[in-house]
Amino acid sequence: MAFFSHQVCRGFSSSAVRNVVIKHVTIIGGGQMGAGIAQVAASTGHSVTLVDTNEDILKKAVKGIEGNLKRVVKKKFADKPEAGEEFIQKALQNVSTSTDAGSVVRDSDLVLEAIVENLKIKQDLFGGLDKLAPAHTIFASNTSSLPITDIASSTNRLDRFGGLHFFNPVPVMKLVEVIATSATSQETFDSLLNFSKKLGKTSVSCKDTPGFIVNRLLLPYIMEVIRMYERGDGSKEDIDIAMKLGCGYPMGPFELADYVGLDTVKFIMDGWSAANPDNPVFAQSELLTKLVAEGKLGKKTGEGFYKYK
Ligand SMILES: CCCCCCCCCCCCC[C@H](O)CC(=O)SCCNC(=O)CCNC(=O)[C@H](O)C(C)(C)COP(=O)(O)OP(=O)(O)OC[C@H]1O[C@@H](n2cnc3c(N)ncnc32)[C@H](O)[C@@H]1OP(=O)(O)O
Ligand SMILES: NC(=O)c1ccc[n+]([C@@H]2O[C@H](COP(=O)([O-])OP(=O)(O)OC[C@H]3O[C@@H](n4cnc5c(N)ncnc54)[C@H](O)[C@@H]3O)[C@@H](O)[C@H]2O)c1
Repeated sequence: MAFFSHQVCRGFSSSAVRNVVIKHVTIIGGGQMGAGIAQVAASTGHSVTLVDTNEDILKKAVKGIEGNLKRVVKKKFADKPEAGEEFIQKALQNVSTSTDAGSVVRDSDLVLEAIVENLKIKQDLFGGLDKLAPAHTIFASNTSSLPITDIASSTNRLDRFGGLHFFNPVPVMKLVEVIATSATSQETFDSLLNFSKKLGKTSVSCKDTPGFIVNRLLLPYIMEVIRMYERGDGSKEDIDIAMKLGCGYPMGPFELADYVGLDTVKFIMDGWSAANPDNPVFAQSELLTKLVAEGKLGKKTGEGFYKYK
C-alpha cells in the first residue's frame, strides 16, 4: 500500500479512516533523544511518561528537559517572563517518569522507544509490551538505522507499528521521518503524521529502507570522512571547518559524531558494514572502534574525537 504523507488516503474516505488521537505517550529511553522527544511532546500539551532503567538517569533527563525549556523560553517569551515560567511549569507537569514500562503502557496511545541501537533489545522490549499495551496503542521506534519491520516482528501489532525518526537536538531540528512498513495500516500512518504535526515538526514519508532518507545519504558521507581522515588527507579540524564553510553545515562531521554519540554512530556503522560486507566504504573503522572501546563516546562522556571538559 502506498502511503501519502499529505494527500487524501487512496481508497479511503476521511470518515472511513479513524485515526488514533495520540494524547498520552510513553517514551522509553531517557537519553539524548528520548528526553528531547519528551520535552517537545510535553510542551505541546501531550502527557508523557518517560521510562528508563534507573532513577538517576530519569532525574538527569528531567533536569535536562527543564534546562532546555529555559533555553526555549529565553527566545519564545523574551519579554514575558511570567508567561515563560508558566510555559515551563505546564510542560514539566506533563512529564512523569517510571522505571517499569510494563506498568505505564496501559494508558498509552503511543509507545515510542529511543533506547540503545540494538535490534534484539528493541525486539525484546516491544515483544514484552505487546502483551500489556491496549489494542489501540501504536508502537514506534526512533531507530537511526534498524529496519522497522525487524523491530516490529516481535509483536502481534504489525499494523499498528511504524517509525518516528527524530533528529538531534529534537527541540531544534524540525524534521521527523515517518516510516511505514508494508504492514503499517493507513490509520496508524496518519496518526503518526498528525502527532508529528502537533509537535510542530515537519514530516517526510519514508519507506522502511536502510537509513530511511537522511541517514541513507548521511552514512556514505560519514564513511568517506573516516577514510579521508585515516588516509591522512586532512585533520579532523580542517575537515570540520571545510564542511561548515564549504557546505554550510552547522557542524562538521567529527563535531557531529561527538554530538550524536560515538556508541550510536558505531552501532549504526556496524549495521551498515554487516549489510554491505563487500563494500569497502562501509568497512568498520579501527579508529571509531578504539574510541568506543576506551569509553570516549563524545560530548556525553567529555571526550570523543575532541575533548569537552
Ligand atoms: C566517525 C567520524 C565520522 C562522522 C560521523 C557523523 C555522525 C553521523 C552518523 C549518523 C548518525 C545518525 C543520527 C540520527 O539518526 C540522525 C541525526 O540526528 S543526524 C544529526 C542531525 N543534527 C544536526 O546535524 C545538528 C547540527 N548542529 C546544529 O544544528 C547546531 O550546532 C546546534 C546543535 C543546534 C547547536 O547550535 P549552536 O549555534 O552551535 O549552539 P547553541 O547552543 O547556541 O544553540 C543554538 C540555538 O539552539 C538552541 N538549542 C540548542 N540545543 C537546544 C536544545 N537541546 N533544546 C533547546 N534549544 C536548544 C539554543 O538555545 C540556541 O538558541 P538561540 O539562543 O541561539 O536562539
Ligand atoms: N543520538 C542521535 O543523534 C540520534 C538521532 C536520531 C535517532 N537516534 C536513535 O535513538 C535511539 C537512542 O539514541 P540516544 O542517542 O538517545 O541514546 P542514549 O544512549 O543517549 O540513550 C539511550 C537510553 O536508553 C536507555 N535504555 C537502554 N535500554 C533500555 C531498556 N531496555 N529499557 C529502558 N531504557 C533503556 C539507556 O539507559 C539510555 O538512557 C537509538 O536507536 C538511536 O539510533 C539517535
